[in-house]
Amino acid sequence: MRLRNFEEFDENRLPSKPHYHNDENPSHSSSGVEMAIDFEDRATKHADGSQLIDVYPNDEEIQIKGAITDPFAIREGSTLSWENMSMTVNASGRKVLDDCSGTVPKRHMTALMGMSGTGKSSILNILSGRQRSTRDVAIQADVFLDDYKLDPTNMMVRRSIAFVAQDDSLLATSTPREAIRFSAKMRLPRTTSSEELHLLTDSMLEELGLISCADSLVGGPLIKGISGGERKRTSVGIELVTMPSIVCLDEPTSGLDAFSALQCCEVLRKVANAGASVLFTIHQPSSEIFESLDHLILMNGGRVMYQGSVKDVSAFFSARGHPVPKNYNPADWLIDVAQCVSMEDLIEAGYFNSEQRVRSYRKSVCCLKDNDSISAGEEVVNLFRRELVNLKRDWTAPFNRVFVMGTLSLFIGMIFFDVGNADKLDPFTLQSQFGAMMIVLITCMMSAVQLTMFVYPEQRPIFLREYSTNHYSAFSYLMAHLTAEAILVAVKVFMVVTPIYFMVSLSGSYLIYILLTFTLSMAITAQATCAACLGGDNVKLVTQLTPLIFQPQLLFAGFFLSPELMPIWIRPIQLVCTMTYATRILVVEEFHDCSSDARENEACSKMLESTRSDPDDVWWNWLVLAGIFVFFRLLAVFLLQRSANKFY
Ligand SMILES: Nc1ncnc2c1ncn2[C@@H]1O[C@H](COP(=O)(O)OP(=O)(O)OP(=O)(O)O)[C@@H](O)[C@H]1O
Repeated sequence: MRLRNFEEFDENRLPSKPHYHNDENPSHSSSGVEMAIDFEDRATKHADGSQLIDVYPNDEEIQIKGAITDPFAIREGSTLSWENMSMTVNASGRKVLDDCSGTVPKRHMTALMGMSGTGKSSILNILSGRQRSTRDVAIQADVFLDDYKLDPTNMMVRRSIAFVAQDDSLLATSTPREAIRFSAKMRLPRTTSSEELHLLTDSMLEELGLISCADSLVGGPLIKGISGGERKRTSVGIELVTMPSIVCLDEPTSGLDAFSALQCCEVLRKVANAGASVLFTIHQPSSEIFESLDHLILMNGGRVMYQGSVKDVSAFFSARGHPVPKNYNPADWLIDVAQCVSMEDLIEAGYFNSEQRVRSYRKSVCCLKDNDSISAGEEVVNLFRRELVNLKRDWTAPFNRVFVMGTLSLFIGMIFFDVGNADKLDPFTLQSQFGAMMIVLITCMMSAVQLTMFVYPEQRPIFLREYSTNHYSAFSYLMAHLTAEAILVAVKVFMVVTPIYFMVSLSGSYLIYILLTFTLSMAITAQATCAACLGGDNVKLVTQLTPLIFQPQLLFAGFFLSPELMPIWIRPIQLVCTMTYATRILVVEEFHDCSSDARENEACSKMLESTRSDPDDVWWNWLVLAGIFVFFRLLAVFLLQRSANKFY
């Protein structure tokens, strides 16, 4: 199957000649005619009959020999279409979408219009794999890319379709320039140079009218930032900068003034002219925007009332007794007719007659080949850098936490002042020293849990958007967070341990104290990360889960009850209680051979016995702590990936 069907291509509509540096091939014209790709040649056949198609043109095909600096460079598009699309709300049996079909031709701007609640966003979500059958809704749809059937919920397919959601999920501490550049850096081929990224970003910012706010913070509920319209355009830029072949946008012009909306549509026009298929939902477009569209799908009551060229829509409505009045915005008129005329009358008048084509298609496409993007290591580095910038710009919360911890540990140090030097033959003194040690562990543990539990739910919308649009893997995301977390935990551990250690006059090695509290904190944050991943973006649920992580650590550490007295079936829980292992290491460090005096030594040995701390098991305890850290970190990657694939 050769996709050389460029007859309808109108060269005059190209905004400008695509920018190919060092283009040595004169036959590769701006029309893109030489770019036809033989998909059949590129299909890799699998044993189960499915095929893998590389929709990304390779260098040879698109003849880009030098820099990629134009976000509107010609690309090979594909026609996206769907048939038999239905969506039913299980509880009520209501059909949100009723056997719809539609086409988004390549090199066309297609608008999905209709009244509120007619299923426009549902169509976009189904096409981009963000909506699938759940307990609440049953979905059926046959989706095609050219003549190949595909499963839009497949992660690789989802990542090949650029999707701009209605809600902007942007990092509050980034600037539009950083957000767009980050997207380009993470998703464009790894060979893209820094200079090219810079030029591409600048060009995107300029096209979207974002130059004046390019270096202002995006902002959020707690940080003052750019306007809603600028945020919207930033979201659009983040997707378009990667030069996608299929673009779906949910209300990209909502919240924009007339000029910005037109500017946004002009950018989409350029993307379509470059070869992409562009589909977006829109409410009440101005007549100028409406006339700039190529293709229209008008929804009414979950059905397709009109589908076809925008040029033909007036004639279509006239022929059915609803001519567009003079000096009336046709877009408003279509909605008025859909809203004011009863469904029966519309059906009788001959609307809803979109032809259902019974197509023959090739074996289902299992997935699309991934782009040659950056390595996992580079992903981690880029994400980590962004984390650092985020920390630097939003430093008050971590600073406050560190400050509070420092003050608290000074306070604890004053209460337990010099207890370590007191008479060890006095059981109360020994108990107080043990208490001071436990307070160090508990304080570090608490602050580490606090640090982690709320970061993930807060950032989850951003993670989901970036993960589902192929910015990085769940592993890279967690690794970058882990690195940033390790730095913050190290600072906190230092702030907590140092005053208490010296003020209480503890006798174990200072380095062991630091290392142990750090390891304990990192192990507990691994468990907290799992809980946060389970809780998703539900901050309330995550808050409620916190005691579940924290309390068992204290209960099973043996302070209140000896493990031997617990019911046998509950004892295995202590195996994953980090506090147990840390306590044993610390007790050995502090009380083993605690004095040259035999009687004092005996008193200390009793402490070792009562806490089941054996000097021979110290390395084993360290190993278990490290094992818990690794196990729960890997579990978190699995949970995060699973929930991201499932829910977005
Ligand atoms: N997961 C779901 N469960 C139950 N009902 C749903 C679900 N998703 C969508 N709906 C219902 O389907 C209908 C269509 O919703 P959709 O968001 O697609 O409409 P829309 O045309 O995009 O509306 P708007 O223009 O206001 O955004 C709504 O009545 C909505 O309540």
